[in-house]
Amino acid sequence: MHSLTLPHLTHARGEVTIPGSKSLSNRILLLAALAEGTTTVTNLLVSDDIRHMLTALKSLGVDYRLSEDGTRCELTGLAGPLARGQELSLFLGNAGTAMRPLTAALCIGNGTFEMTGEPRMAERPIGDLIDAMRPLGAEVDYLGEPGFPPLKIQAQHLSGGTVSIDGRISSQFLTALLMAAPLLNDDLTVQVSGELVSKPYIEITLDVMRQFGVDVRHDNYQSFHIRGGQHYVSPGDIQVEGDASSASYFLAAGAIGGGPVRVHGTGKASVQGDARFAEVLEQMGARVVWSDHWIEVSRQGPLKAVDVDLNHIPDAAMTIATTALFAEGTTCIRNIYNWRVKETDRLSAMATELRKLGAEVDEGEDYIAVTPPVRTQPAAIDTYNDHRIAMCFSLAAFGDAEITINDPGCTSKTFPDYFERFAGITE
Ligand SMILES: O=C(O)C1=C[C@@H](OP(=O)(O)O)[C@@H](O)[C@H](O)C1
Ligand SMILES: C=C(OP(=O)(O)O)C(=O)O
Repeated sequence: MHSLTLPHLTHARGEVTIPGSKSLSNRILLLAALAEGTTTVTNLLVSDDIRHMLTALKSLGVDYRLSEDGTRCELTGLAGPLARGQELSLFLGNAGTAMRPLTAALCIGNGTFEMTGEPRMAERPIGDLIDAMRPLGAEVDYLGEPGFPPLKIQAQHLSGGTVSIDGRISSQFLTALLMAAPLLNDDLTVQVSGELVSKPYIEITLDVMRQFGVDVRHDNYQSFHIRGGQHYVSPGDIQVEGDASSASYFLAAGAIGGGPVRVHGTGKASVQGDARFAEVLEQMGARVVWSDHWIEVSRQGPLKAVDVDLNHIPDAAMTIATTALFAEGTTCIRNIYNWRVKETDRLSAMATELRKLGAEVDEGEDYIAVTPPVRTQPAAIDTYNDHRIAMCFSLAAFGDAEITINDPGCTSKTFPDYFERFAGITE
């Protein structure tokens, strides 16, 4: 297995423009495919998760042209459901933003589809989405463990009505249902049971739907009402914001390594909840300057530990767990149970790898508390095929000892050239 030993870092300074958002890229591609008209998407993310969505859309008969560098895509929509009697097997890697939304989008048409992915995908739940769609007529069989992919969908349209969806495990289930709903013949009311996790991602969903001409009424994210018989209309041109989760590593580097580090592509005007990651750095004592489209972070004195509920930013929250290595005191990140059902069991993996560096870690069922060591120990960090573990542990190179990242190539899920970009602002 390839590994990367990082040089000992003392400073971070400079500017970086982050690649397009994964969450926006995959939502925009899906809605463009369902929409009437041709959409030109710019600043599209080029990474595994987007490739899986694009490949699936191509198999379904969606026509698009990609620029040579992959960041511009001109896609002509099918002006309605994607499933039109095909019999296909779709491989979606480990891309939650492809697996969940495509499953719902295919159920509203007709055809027979096998939805498969990498081995870890078979351990990532989807049962709450299927349970919500069954009363509408969805016929989905589990080919392995009940409640998990791979799936067999016998699509034969869905009816409208009122359904309940469990919001406690993943917001992507609600996102999936919302994006498919306007194409049903009848109205749909979706009631969310349990605390809705990762709420800001629903705002991203509603924002992209709005750009494709569909408004969704909701009552404080508890109940959503979508009119049936609508269709999406392409906005023509659409630019993808920079990925706010990817921004977190550079912003944290500014806080730890002096800065200033200015990250272009996300900011005050961003629709992505993860832009609020910088507020946590502010709470830790970093200096943050906000503009609409960039954020700049620098250090002003020592960083302090925080005790925070980061349910709203589960991806960027991982970056706080490694930033905690450089903060005085014990940092506690709470209400993050669903870390356990992402690319790996992230609570367990983070605890194991932070301990290798000498940190004292308390791993709870839905929280992690990190007390930094006096001096970090040399360590080879295992990454569990999880891009975010690889990226957030790059910050450990600001410690006292040599850090090796095993399988750094796993960042290809969302950020293929992460380590080159990180090297560009650190020394
Ligand atoms: O909707 C989205 O684009 C995402 C929602 C979040 O997942 P959960 O809702 O499962 O927490 C996040 O972790 C994921 O990376 C992207
Ligand atoms: C949880 C993540 O991905 P997915 O979209 O596969 O859920 C992530 O990118 O951190």
